[in-house]
Formats: sequence, C-alpha cells, structure tokens
Amino acid sequence: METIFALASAQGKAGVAVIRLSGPQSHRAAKVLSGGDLPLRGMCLRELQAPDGSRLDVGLVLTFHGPSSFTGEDVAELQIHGSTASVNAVLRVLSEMPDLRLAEPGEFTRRALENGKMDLAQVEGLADLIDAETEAQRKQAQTILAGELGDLAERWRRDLIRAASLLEAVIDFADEDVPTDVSPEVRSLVNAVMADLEREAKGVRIAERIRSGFEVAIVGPPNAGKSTLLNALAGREAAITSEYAGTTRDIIEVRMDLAGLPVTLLDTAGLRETEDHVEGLGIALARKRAENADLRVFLTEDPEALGIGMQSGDIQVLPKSDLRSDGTEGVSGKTGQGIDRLIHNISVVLRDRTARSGIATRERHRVAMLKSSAALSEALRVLDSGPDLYDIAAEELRTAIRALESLVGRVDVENLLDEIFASFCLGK
Ligand SMILES: Nc1nc2c(ncn2[C@@H]2O[C@H](COP(=O)(O)OP(=O)(O)OP(=O)(O)O)[C@@H](O)[C@H]2O)c(=O)[nH]1
Ligand SMILES: [K+]
Ligand SMILES: [Mg+2]
Repeated sequence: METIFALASAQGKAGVAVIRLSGPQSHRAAKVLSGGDLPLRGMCLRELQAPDGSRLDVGLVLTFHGPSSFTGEDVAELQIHGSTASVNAVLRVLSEMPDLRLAEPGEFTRRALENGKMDLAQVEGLADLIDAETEAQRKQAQTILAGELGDLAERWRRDLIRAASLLEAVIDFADEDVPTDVSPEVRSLVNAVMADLEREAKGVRIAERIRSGFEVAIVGPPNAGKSTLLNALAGREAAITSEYAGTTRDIIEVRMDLAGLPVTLLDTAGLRETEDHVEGLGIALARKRAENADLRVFLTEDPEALGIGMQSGDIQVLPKSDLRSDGTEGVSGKTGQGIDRLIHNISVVLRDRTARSGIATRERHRVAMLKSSAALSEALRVLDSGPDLYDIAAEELRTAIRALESLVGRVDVENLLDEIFASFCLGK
C-alpha cells in the first residue's frame, strides 16, 4: 500500500495549515522531517527540516496508529503555519521522499471506506457535510455521517433474513410435516419493512432539496417591487430595479441562507399581457420557473390576475407597504418593513416540509429502496400461491436484501466509487 499525503486544510492564507499523511511510511516520513524520534503516540512540537538541514517551519506533529485512525492506516498530521510558501515547501520535501505520493481527491476517505472505518452512506454524508452551508444541511449530513442509514438498513436486512430463513425451513423440510404456517410471520416482517422503505423513499425528495436548496420564486405584476424585494432579502443589489415596467426579463437567482435553510430566490419578469416580443419571452420563462419552484411569493393584491395558480403553502404579500396608510400588512423592499415577517413565513412553510424528510438523502438511496420494495411486493404476491412457490418468494427476498446492501456499499457499488470520490476535495 502506498503512502499518500496532501494538504487537508483549505488552500491559501490561514492561521494554521494541516498536511496529512496516510500509509505505512507516514510515521517514518514525519520522523525524517522532524529530524528525530517521535513519541509513540500523540503530539509534539518540532522543527521541520529539509534534507539539507535547513528549517522549513515549526509545527505540531501528530501520529495515529492504524487501525485507530481516520483511514484505518498509520496516519501523521503536520500542523504548520498557514502560509502558501510554507505549505508548498513541506509538500515539495514530502514529494521527494521515496514511496510517498500526492493523494488523489477523496483518497483518504476511500481508504477509510476500504478499511471498514465507514460505510458508503457515511462517505456520502461526509461529502455533504463538507459542502454544507446552512444549519439544515449540516444536521442532515451529520445524521448520515453518524451511520443512521446504515443502522436502519441493517435492521431491515435482519428482518428480511429472518423472513427468508422461515421460508427456507419450509423448503428444506418439504417432505416432512412442518407443523406451523410460516406465512403470517413472513408477511408481517415484509410488510413492516416495505412500509419503512416507502416512507424513506418519499423523504428523499425533501432531503435532496435540503442538499441542493429550495427554490422560492417572487412573482407579481410589473413594477410591484419584486426586484427591490429580492435585493432586500439578499442584502445586495443582485437585480436591476427601475420605475420602468418590464425591467426584469431573465430570471435572477440568488442563493442564500434563509433562517438556516438553503434557498435559491428567483426574481422574475412582471406578469402581464405584452406586445413586446422580448418581454413576452421573459414572461413565459417566469411562469415556467415559478410554477416549478418549491414555493411562490405572490407580491400582489390580486393573485388571480397573474394567471399562475397558487399552490399549497404559497404566500401572498401586499407590495409597497410603506405607501399604505390603511394599516394593512405588507412588505416594502424599499424601507425593509415586513421583511423579517416574510422571511419567517417562508421558513415556516419550508421547515414544515423538511420535517417530512427521512434519513435517506440521495436518488441512489431512493432507487435502491424502491428496488428492494418492488422485490418484496413480488415476494408477497408469490407467497399467496402457497408453499410450492416458497423458493421463488425466498429468491425475491434475497434480491430485496441485496438492494439494501448496496445502500451501505456492501455490494454492487464498485462503479459508483469513482463518481462519489471525484466530488471530494483534495486532502479529504
Ligand atoms: N415606495 C416604494 N417603492 C418601491 C418599493 N419597491 C419598489 N419600489 C419602486 O417601484 C419601482 C419598481 O420596482 P422594481 O423592484 O423594479 O419592480 P419589479 O416588480 O421588479 O418590476 P419589473 O421587473 O419591471 O416587473 C421602482 O421605482 C422602485 O424604486 C417599495 O416597497 N416601496
Ligand atoms: K420595474
Ligand atoms: Mg424586476
């Protein structure tokens, strides 16, 4: 096994930079760099030296012994000053050592997977955690990283193995009198797993939204103040505003953290009948994107006039509240009046939806769970034909079990690994 190394912290200036090494030569390399023996375990402060004895930097050297390390191999970490030049100097010396090479993106984590330190779902959770920008994303990633999907899959797997073994007992003793009818217990085990699988599969859509962000479209007639509102929500001049009706034509997208939720706000063209060809194109685009968004904010007194249906959870809010003297509630992008309440109302609707997400987070998980569920439903159907077809039902159960095993990467995932690890950053 080769020893790999990489900068584990972010590129660029920082207080501290962490260089990580993993593999059989990692401790020896750290020892050569620090010019002397290292304590058997733990951490020490050392001067790091180039082969000619010149000083590279002073830093902390940490050693971990496999299998009690992130990768499961011997690991060393060098915490040095977070300077681009210091990091490059240490990386250069490492790259000149025999048997050491720069790690590929995700290679440390890949070794952790191969050494059984984490399952495939946890690897995905780790990737999500590193990408997490909002509180909702962080929490979702932590659940997966903690191994909860793996635990759930293991519970389902155990129940299905029990169901299959009940059937197999009948098959094995087909010539003898098997006193009890096993099918009620098999049915009940299978039905319970199927119900779980279907609930989890449904939650994936929401979980994916938490990962990629909810789209919230601002719609209204021209000059309602949509772009001004978008800018106020985003806290910057993302869209052009003017007194000219028909200013916005393209969709303006702003990614933001809205009360801990990842949201992409969409500003759209004002909706009206128009003779202007280009404005008409903008309006068609606005309708399409708004209808497909997760939530619409209708900035208007008359939503019906816009020709887009309000969907469940959609929010209507009156524009330019600063111009209203009648005390009605509304929002003003100009003065900021009502903005906090609008943010609150949007977050309540979205948070209510996030409560419906389960533990599974990815399309890959959904496909595996539906495949498993389809095999289970086939098993139940075959079961109706009585003990003669129990072997076929048992085979369907095994298909369902294999689909669940792919969730955590026990089977059928070789071709997936390159794709998953390619999305990792260097040094992870
Ligand atoms: N008094 C007041 N004026 C506003 C408010 N919001 C926007 N305006 C003004 O109304 C005009 C239109 O604002 P925009 O934000 O461009 O409106 P829009 O809905 O994006 O318009 P289109 O893109 O043309 O559909 C501008 O002159 C803004 O300064 C508000 O809350 N109060
Ligand atoms: K305008
Ligand atoms: Mg606009």
